[in-house]
Amino acid sequence: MATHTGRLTTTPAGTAPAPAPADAAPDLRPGQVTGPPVRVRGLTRRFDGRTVLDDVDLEIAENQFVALLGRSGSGKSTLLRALAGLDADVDGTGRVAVPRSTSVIFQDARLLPWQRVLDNVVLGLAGPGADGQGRARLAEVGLAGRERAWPNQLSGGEQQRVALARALVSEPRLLLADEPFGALDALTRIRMHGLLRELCQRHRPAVLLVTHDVDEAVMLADRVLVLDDGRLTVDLAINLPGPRSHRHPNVVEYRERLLAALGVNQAEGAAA
Ligand SMILES: Nc1ncnc2c1ncn2[C@@H]1O[C@H](COP(=O)(O)OP(=O)(O)OP(=O)(O)O)[C@@H](O)[C@H]1O
Repeated sequence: MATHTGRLTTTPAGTAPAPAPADAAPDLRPGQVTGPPVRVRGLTRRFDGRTVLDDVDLEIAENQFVALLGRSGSGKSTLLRALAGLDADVDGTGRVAVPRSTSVIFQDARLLPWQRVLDNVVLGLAGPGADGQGRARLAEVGLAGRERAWPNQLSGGEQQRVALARALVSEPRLLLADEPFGALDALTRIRMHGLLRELCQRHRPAVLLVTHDVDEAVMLADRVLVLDDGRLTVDLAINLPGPRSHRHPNVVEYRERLLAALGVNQAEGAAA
């Protein structure tokens, strides 16, 4: 468990945040290995004197899939970056504890263009079994046979599949995802929803998914949070056992409740 107060070293996209050396950040607390994967206490972040996160408390349980909704500018990415340890030197207070094995994915796949697909996936993974692990993850995301392709030979959706394979190859205890499907077309996005859900059920990381898309949140998550002006205002459990369908009456009901919480009327659509 890496525990920090906003001063972890920054890390390359898609890899676990490396805990800072003990002597590099005087405010680091000793690592902990017990307790829920995500613990946030009294997290406040300010930019230019403006409070963007306001005393946020949050726990995410082992294997729990949490979606974070909120209007543009409500502080979603700021919260995710604080969890990822990617907000060094920001103005803020509070405590954040996440596992050492944390992976991050973003809207852009952030693959290294000079590395082949398999090398991108196993980047940072050591040991003789690394290539085998990488091949297995690529097969799971539907890219068996594309190991030696270059990233620019893949479509945007395929690149995002590689990013997902890379994020899961280390079997992280926590996956942080910042609008990972935001740049994809509607059909690819729906396919990626199914894939992400299946992979998370298989590999069982806790997940925090930042999204604008209410449908995405309801289709994927066990629990949906709404961030409004830096404060968590809604914490809704999604009790939908079994496969989820957009048309299921309970899905429609959750969607409407969340849209109402976001202050969006039905005529405005499902994007928060
Ligand atoms: N590094 C920064 N410097 C200054 N202001 C920042 C910085 N990062 C974020 N902000 C501001 O903090 C607020 C919250 O930003 P954040 O990116 O967390 O919102 P968001 O909810 O993720 O928005 P969106 O859904 O549009 O991505 C915004 O007003 C943004 O301009």
